[in-house]
Amino acid sequence: MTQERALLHVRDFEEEARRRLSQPVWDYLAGGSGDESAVHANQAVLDRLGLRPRVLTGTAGPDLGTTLLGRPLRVPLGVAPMAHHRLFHPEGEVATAQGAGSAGALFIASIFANRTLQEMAGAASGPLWLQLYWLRRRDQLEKLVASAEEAGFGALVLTVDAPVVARRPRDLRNGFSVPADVRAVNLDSSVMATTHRAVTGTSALAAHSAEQFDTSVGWADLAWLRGRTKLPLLLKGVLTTQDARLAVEHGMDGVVVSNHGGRQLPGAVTAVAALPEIAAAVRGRCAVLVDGAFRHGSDVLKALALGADTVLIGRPALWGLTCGGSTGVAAVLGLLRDELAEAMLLCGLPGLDLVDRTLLHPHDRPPDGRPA
Ligand SMILES: Cc1cc2nc3c(=O)[nH]c(=O)nc-3n(C[C@H](O)[C@H](O)[C@H](O)COP(=O)(O)O)c2cc1C
Ligand SMILES: CCCCC(=O)C(=O)O
Repeated sequence: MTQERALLHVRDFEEEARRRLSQPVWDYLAGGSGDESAVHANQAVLDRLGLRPRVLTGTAGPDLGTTLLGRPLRVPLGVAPMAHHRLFHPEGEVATAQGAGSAGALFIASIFANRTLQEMAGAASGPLWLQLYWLRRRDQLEKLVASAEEAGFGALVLTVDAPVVARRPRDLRNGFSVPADVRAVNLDSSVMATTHRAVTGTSALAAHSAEQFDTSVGWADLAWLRGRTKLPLLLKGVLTTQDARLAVEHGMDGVVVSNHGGRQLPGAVTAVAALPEIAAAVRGRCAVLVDGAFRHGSDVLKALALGADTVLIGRPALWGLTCGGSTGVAAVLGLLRDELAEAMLLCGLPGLDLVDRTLLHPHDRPPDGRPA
């Protein structure tokens, strides 16, 4: 990583990445849907939560080790699924997989990854999962599921908050499309052609989703997926207790509580506001992951206190990738890990098993995730 000043906070990587990326790619990465109020609410809801430290607990260096779906994880952190990592670094998802692995974190590859499942599996030293959108072309899904299982992926994450890619004003203004050399290599090129078609005033990603995503899928269709794989299945984009319970009833092994980083439903409740009731509704019956605006280790600790098993990091992983490939990803995740360890020490907590709701003052919990 070559830069003029030390990158000491995750936000330093953001600034550096912004300098390095073209305006349309930066806008795609940073932007959200509508007026982007959900992007800001994600951050604001975390900022409003105050941690309550206990003192004189005689705690030494805390242990960050945990388990997720029965597998050990060195840190309760993962990289959220994000499309097209070659927009940010020529090595794409191979670098992200390496960086996540060296920090001890989970990596969830997107269905729209630019490196093959085998390349990512070869590069990953930690847990590696694959995210899916429900495409109209079920043959493609079927093939992907089989290949992921064969390549050694540990779980599949079906994203359910995007029957279509929402209107994102920055992408519309930029007429955003994916460059021809950035290819979602795990799918037929016929399925992806529209993502490369630039049309002024439209987003090629939105046009592509309208063409290729199957909006007719319902809960009953999950049996089709369940019947095709032995891998654990999770749903990403769950924001209500009703849907979390339905996920468990339909045999899902986990949920990712998420508003997609404020990129889908404008005005959506924040994941952090929805998390406590969802964790309570499914407690012990399936894994609970969360994402959205985690930018400091103390943010991560707040989500763990509200019932999350693991916290996923979105945009900051791509800031790290932009700044320094695998080293940059490892640096961002390493910072969050070290900050989390420090926050736990300062709260008098020796391990994650002692992290619970008492860490947060009840009055600090926002009623509905919107900033006051
Ligand atoms: C550039 C970008 C691409 C994304 N692509 C996907 C994707 O392919 N599949 C998916 O389920 N979510 C996708 N997401 C959403 C992330 O998984 C995650 O929910 C969100 O970014 C978390 O918020 P954060 O960026 O504030 O940490 C994407 C997000 C970004 C920023
Ligand atoms: C087709 C959707 C692209 C990835 C995505 O989910 C996002 O940009 O948020």
